[in-house]
Amino acid sequence: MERPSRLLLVSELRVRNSAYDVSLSRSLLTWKRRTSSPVYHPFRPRFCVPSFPRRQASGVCRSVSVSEIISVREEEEENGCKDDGSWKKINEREGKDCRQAFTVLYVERCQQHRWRCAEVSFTCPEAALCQRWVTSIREQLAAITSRPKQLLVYINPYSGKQHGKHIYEQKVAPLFALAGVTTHVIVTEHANYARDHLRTEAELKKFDGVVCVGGDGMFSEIIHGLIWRSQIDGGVDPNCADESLLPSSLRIGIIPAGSTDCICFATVGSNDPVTSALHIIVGQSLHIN
Ligand SMILES: Nc1ncnc2c1ncn2[C@@H]1O[C@H](COP(=O)(O)OP(=O)(O)OP(=O)(O)O)[C@@H](O)[C@H]1O
Repeated sequence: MERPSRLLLVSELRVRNSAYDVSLSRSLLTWKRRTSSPVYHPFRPRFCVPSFPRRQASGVCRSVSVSEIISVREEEEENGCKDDGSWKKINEREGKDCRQAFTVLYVERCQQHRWRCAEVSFTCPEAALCQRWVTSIREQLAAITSRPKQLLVYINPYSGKQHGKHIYEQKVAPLFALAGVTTHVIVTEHANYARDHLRTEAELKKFDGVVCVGGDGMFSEIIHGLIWRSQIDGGVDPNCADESLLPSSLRIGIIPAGSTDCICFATVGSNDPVTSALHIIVGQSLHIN
């Protein structure tokens, strides 16, 4: 049986005005509602990235795997907390700081292998505790080495119903930004543009992976470009039938935007751009032959 991992932090925090026992280990974030809940002054956190739907989690006891936490962000008190610094002066005078809440964004598994970004906000009795929570969660996320930090993205604007650019900008880019993933985005100008760019020009050392926004034909371009480049960089002649091919060190992520998206469906289990973006963010991978 797997040993439960050591708890890094345990606190009584509030979720939507109810008291919860919240704990963090290297593998799990858990929040469990208390039966009796003493009242202290609550506030509603303000949400700043409204570009896609999110769900607020509550419930009696919930756990989220640390590997499926997308990010954590500090919240500010809505009333009296203005960015001009005036609220800071007032609160400093009163010996208080209103940065007392944080929000955890995480993967929620839905029907038909779809993933969504859910969130839960915790209110702390004091700012220092809030900071400890945010720092501890961020430290755990930073320790995950399989997550990509820099991605090279190719968008085929003519895939499927020609929605590739829109899908990327509306559904994928905001999630990458939330997760702190930086991107270099290239919109292809003609067929084989991505393949040829990967073969010759792309500065692959700067990236942890390549993302293909399009259909199966686009994926084929990316994989051919990467395989070719890996041979050239490794001193192998890609045209020699006797040579053993070198594998590519870069992973490929697929954001489905084509008409069939078979490869995406076969690897992720759905052809949903948000699901694919979340798989990429948490660093999920599988080998294909
Ligand atoms: N800018 C572009 N203009 C024209 N064709 C392009 C461009 N970029 C890529 N292509 C080519 O378009 C072809 C089809 O694209 P893609 O596979 O992305 O979409 P699809 O055919 O709609 O989807 P599926 O292959 O899943 O049915 C690819 O083989 C690719 O080489």
